[in-house]
Amino acid sequence: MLAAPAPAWGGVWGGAGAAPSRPGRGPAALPAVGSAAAADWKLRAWALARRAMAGCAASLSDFLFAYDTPRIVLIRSRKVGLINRGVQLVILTYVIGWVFIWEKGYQEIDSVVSSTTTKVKGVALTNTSDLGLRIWDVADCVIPAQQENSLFVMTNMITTLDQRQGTCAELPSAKTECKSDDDCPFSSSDVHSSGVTTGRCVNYNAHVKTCEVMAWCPVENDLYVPRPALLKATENFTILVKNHIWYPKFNFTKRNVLPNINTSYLNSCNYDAKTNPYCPIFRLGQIVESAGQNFQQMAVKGGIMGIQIKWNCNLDLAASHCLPKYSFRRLDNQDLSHTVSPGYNFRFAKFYKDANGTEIRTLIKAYGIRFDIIVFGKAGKFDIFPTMVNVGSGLALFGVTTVLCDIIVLYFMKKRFYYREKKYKYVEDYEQGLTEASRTE
Ligand SMILES: Nc1ncnc2c1ncn2[C@@H]1O[C@H](COP(=O)(O)OP(=O)(O)OP(=O)(O)O)[C@@H](O)[C@H]1O
Repeated sequence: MLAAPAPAWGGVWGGAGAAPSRPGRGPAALPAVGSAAAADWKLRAWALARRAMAGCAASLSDFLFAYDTPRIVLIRSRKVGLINRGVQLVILTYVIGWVFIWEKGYQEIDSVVSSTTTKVKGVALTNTSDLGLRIWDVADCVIPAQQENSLFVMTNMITTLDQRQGTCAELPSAKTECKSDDDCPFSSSDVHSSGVTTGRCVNYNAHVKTCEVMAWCPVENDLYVPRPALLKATENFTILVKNHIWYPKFNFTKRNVLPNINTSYLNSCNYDAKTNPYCPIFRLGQIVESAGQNFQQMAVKGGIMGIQIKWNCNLDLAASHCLPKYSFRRLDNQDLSHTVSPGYNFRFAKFYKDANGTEIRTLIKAYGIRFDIIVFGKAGKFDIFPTMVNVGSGLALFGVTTVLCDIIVLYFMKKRFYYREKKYKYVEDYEQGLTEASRTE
């Protein structure tokens, strides 16, 4: 190899291809063409290029002409042996216990498709100053009569009877109270108004005057919500939930009115988690109580309850083992520290005509409980493909044992250097090895 003469200025090479610099004196000027310094430059560049090429060639030859092969080292050590078997045991427990037994890794899984219908039964009696003695049956209390996966039962209400189109005093509030007509704008309204103002200030009662509105009169007064709830007897109403399920992958169908349930049982049973867990008839009070709530409190302002039906089925067993599991929870917010706008209510009206043909309506602000029926579940059945996939991944997982034990033995144990020496062996090519062996002899 060529020995490179020292640079004339004593500078430092910044590396192959880097321009030499003269510290403190700025960049070096290039030597004149044909001068001795220029020849020196050429020599140095040539030497560097040769050195780089030699490095590349060595790496390439290592890559092309060397081969590494795993070597099996049997370590006769109780400690290492126990670590190895311990890790294998953990992996075996995971694969058999969790993947195959608990998660049923040998099964194909399908999600439930479901349809639900409901029917409510019950009668309630009320006695109010407005309505007198009155009977409320399902046609009065369930609004609308049918919904998809949901039903609303009215538990409390504010009724405004015999409303007609006309003019009357608006409900008193900071905005609507007045002293004279000057306080009342003409033809104004907002989203909270009962109607459109006429510009007149009139008596709401003996003590209060409010702006007159053109509206359905008399306007509704919902400042006081009846307590206890008017329809508190709805606690004893019952719901029949008919739920049909289908697992499309397995073409498996079932319904929650189980094959062993007969008409007389259906007429008399009431769901109970312990004594009657498969009766599809639920008492409203019991649904609310099962969710840890108080029906009478909830009935005042309304709320939303969830009836959850879980169908988790192992279709490797007989169809009779595929059974619904019911649970209940309150779905609307029950944050006691934030009681703004609690419950659930809406308005509807019943229209009719009086003897003169004038349109009249009864406005009802209905408070009640909406029951949402939520059906979910999975079914599994043996299938060879998930079984093979899970067996394969379980076996692959055993490879982790070697990696883990190698890391422990080669990096963490006291005798790691000894084990490393035993594990790795560097071997020359056969002929070269022979030459070197004969040379050492
Ligand atoms: N909410 C409910 N509470 C108690 N029993 C109910 C309820 N809904 C239905 N049933 C009873 O369950 C059975 C099946 O009801 P289904 O609606 O299929 O038949 P139905 O003869 O039309 O019912 P019905 O005419 O009594 O309303 C009937 O005997 C019915 O009386």
